[in-house]
This record gives sequence, structure tokens and C-alpha cells, in this order.
Amino acid sequence: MTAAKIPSISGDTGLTYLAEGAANIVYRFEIRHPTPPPSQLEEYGEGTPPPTEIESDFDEKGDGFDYRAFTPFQPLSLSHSGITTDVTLDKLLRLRKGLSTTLPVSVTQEAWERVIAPLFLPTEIVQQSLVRLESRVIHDLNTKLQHWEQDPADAQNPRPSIRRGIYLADDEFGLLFKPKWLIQSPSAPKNAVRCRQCARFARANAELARENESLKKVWCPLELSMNESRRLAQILFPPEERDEMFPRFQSWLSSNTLLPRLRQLQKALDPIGVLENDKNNDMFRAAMTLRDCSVFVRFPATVADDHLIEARIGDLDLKSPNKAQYWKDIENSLINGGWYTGTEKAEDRQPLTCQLSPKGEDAMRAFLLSQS
Ligand SMILES: O=P(O)(O)O[C@@H]1[C@@H](OP(=O)(O)O)[C@H](OP(=O)(O)O)[C@H](O)[C@H](OP(=O)(O)O)[C@H]1OP(=O)(O)O
Ligand SMILES: Nc1ncnc2c1ncn2[C@@H]1O[C@H](COP(=O)(O)OP(=O)(O)OP(=O)(O)O)[C@@H](O)[C@H]1O
Repeated sequence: MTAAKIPSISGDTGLTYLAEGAANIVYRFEIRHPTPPPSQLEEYGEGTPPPTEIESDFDEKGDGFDYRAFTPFQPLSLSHSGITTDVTLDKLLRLRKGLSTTLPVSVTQEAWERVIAPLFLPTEIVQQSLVRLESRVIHDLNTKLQHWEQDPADAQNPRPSIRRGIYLADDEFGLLFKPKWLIQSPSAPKNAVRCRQCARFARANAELARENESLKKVWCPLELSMNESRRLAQILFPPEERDEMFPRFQSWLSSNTLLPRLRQLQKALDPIGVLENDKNNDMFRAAMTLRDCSVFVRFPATVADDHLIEARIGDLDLKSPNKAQYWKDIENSLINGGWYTGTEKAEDRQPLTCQLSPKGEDAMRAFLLSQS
């Protein structure tokens, strides 16, 4: 997109913190009529830094504007509030954090358009484009974040969880989850009894157990390939919604084409694995992006309209090459710590609940764990 076509957001545009992940903070435009509350969030994931500073991607031409990716799934029914801006307000604003593992948005947007978007139909992914921000927008938002950190009681919104968000208008139900690694890591041991994500869960839970903290609820991404949604659904839906939403989610899962496409791409784009692959290979980094993307599912108000369910993939910024060492370190620790093979140290032992785990062995493990 040329600079002339990039819409701009002026300094007096009202922006409200909605949610954040490890690399980005998402804002919505302020509107007159209240929208549903933002994500009910439990805690940051281990890789998510606090909302300290947003990076300023100053335009080299020095025209006083920042260039920003401008996302979204259009999850909110926004009515126009007369804000001074020339962007459509049924969008969200996604700003990157100032981390060595994030790239300038002009770079990620170019990579998104060149590498990621051509892999999907336009209706399969959250559309995003650049906007220009007056430079004081970032300054003002960083000041607000600093105040929030200093005085959390001032916070209007709870802190984010990246697993589930209520982000739809009242009459619809929205779901957000990360499908993670839908097939086994190519560099996992051949005798693995856990997939990459289950190995990651097991390692994380062993650490939490050592610190006497509550464990993460686990589910296996390979279950999605088998159209088995129960464990994931239990995490995603609160108890009062389960009776209605389980069958609807299951039905969507059995018929959707998005996850099979994601799985196929994860496989095709990285047949080698993180230990050997070249960090400068765009396809490899696209595979890593697709192993950490989010899926948004928008359910209509009633089951009768479920043929209108909309599902899109978002968070598709091409990963930075600076993450390559992290990927190798994690993979080596999963291999060497016995997390893939279920041979972790006895004191760290975790249940074997992966689709790759031998049936029956989990019950034996549970028994042994209860005796230890
Ligand atoms: O390594 P993983 O699989 O744990 O994934 C990381 C995510 O952890 P998760 O297991 O989804 O909670 C992690 O998410 P959280 O910090 O846990 O919210 C990030 O998404 C991280 O990517 P980046 O640093 O933002 O580029 C993710 O890193 P990569 O996808 O680059 O590996
Ligand atoms: N299109 C959207 N509609 C609704 N909510 C959204 C949308 N995009 C992002 N969010 C919310 O903002 C949060 C952070 O966004 P995003 O996943 O893009 O950040 P990230 O830093 O790239 O994440 P990660 O931790 O996976 O790297 C999401 O978990 C979700 O709650």
C-alpha cells in the first residue's frame, strides 16, 4: 500500500485498551454506546511481557506519522461517534510492543501480504492494513500504560488472557483460541508419546507443580484433527454455556475447512523442523507463525443460524528471525528433558493425555503419581 492510500488517525482519537498478547496490544475506538466487556483475562502467558512500552515505528520520511497495522475481525458493533479520523470504526487497532522479537509493522505487513495472505482465501483470515498515527498517539498511550502499571486500581479493564475473549456484540458469541501445532514437530523423537504442544504443556505444568502453583488445563491439538473438541471446549466455554455451545462447537469443528487447511500448511511449510531450518527462510517462519496464530469463531445468536458461523485466522505477523534460538532451545529442552517421550524425571512426571500416548498408560501413571 502506498503512503498516500494509508488512512490516518489523529491524536484526539479516543482509544480504549482491549487486550494484549506477547507482542501486540489491541485497542478499540471509543464509541458512545457501550460494547461488551473486553476479554475476561486470567493472567499473562509466560512469554508475555507486561504492557510497558509500545514501539514507535517512525516513518523514515519524518512526516510526523507512525505506520501501524490495523487489524480485525470486526468483532464489535461500533456505531460512528464522530471521531476525527478517516478510518472505519468497525475495526481494532493493533500496536506492537517494543521488543527485540517484534519487527516494524511496515515489515510485517509487507510479509503478511506477500507470504501469509496468499496462503488463504480472503474470508479465512482476519484482514489487516496499515494506518498512520500521529506520533503523539503512541506517546499518549505509553503514558497511559505507565499510569496503569503504577496504579492498577485505576484500570478500567482487567488484564488480558490470550485464551478466550468476549469480543462480540451482544447478540453473538465469539470464541478465540490458538490451535497451536496441529501435527507433530518434525524434529520430535520418533518414539514420542506426546505431541509438541502436549510436551510443552507437560513441561510447563511440571514447573508450575514445583512452585505449588495451579496447573494449566491441558488439551491436545491433535484432537482437533479427530474432530474431538471436548477438552478444548471445556476450557473455552464457561459452565453455564457448555450445554448449548459444546454441540455447536463440535458441529463447527466437524465441518470446518479452516483447521485442516492450517494443518496442511503447517506441514508443507516446515517439513524439517526448528533445529535444522534456516531462520531466514520465509516459509519456515510462516510455518512458525501458523503454529502460534489465533482462530476466531463467531457464532450467530441461535443455532438455527449456524450455517452463518464465521471463522477466521488472525495474529499472522510473520515471526522474526530473532526467535530462532528460542525455538531451538525449547525444542532441545523438550527432547532432552524427556517431555516428548514421557521419560521426564520421576519427580516431574505428568499425565500422558496426548493423542499419541498409549491408551491405558495414563491410568497407570495417575496411579503411580497418586502413590508418590
Ligand atoms: O513457544 P510456544 O509454543 O509456547 O509459543 C509462544 C506462545 O506461548 P503459548 O504456548 O501459546 O502460551 C506465546 O504466547 P504467550 O506469551 O504465552 O501469550 C507467544 O505467542 C510466543 O510468540 P511471540 O513471542 O509473541 O512471537 C510464542 O512463541 P513461538 O510461537 O514463537 O514459539
Ligand atoms: N480481531 C480481533 N478481534 C477481537 N479481539 C482481538 C482481535 N485481535 C486481537 N484481539 C485480542 O487481542 C489479544 C492480543 O492480540 P494478538 O493475539 O494479535 O497479540 P499478540 O501479541 O500477537 O499475541 P501472541 O501472544 O500470540 O503473540 C488477543 O488475544 C485477543 O484477545
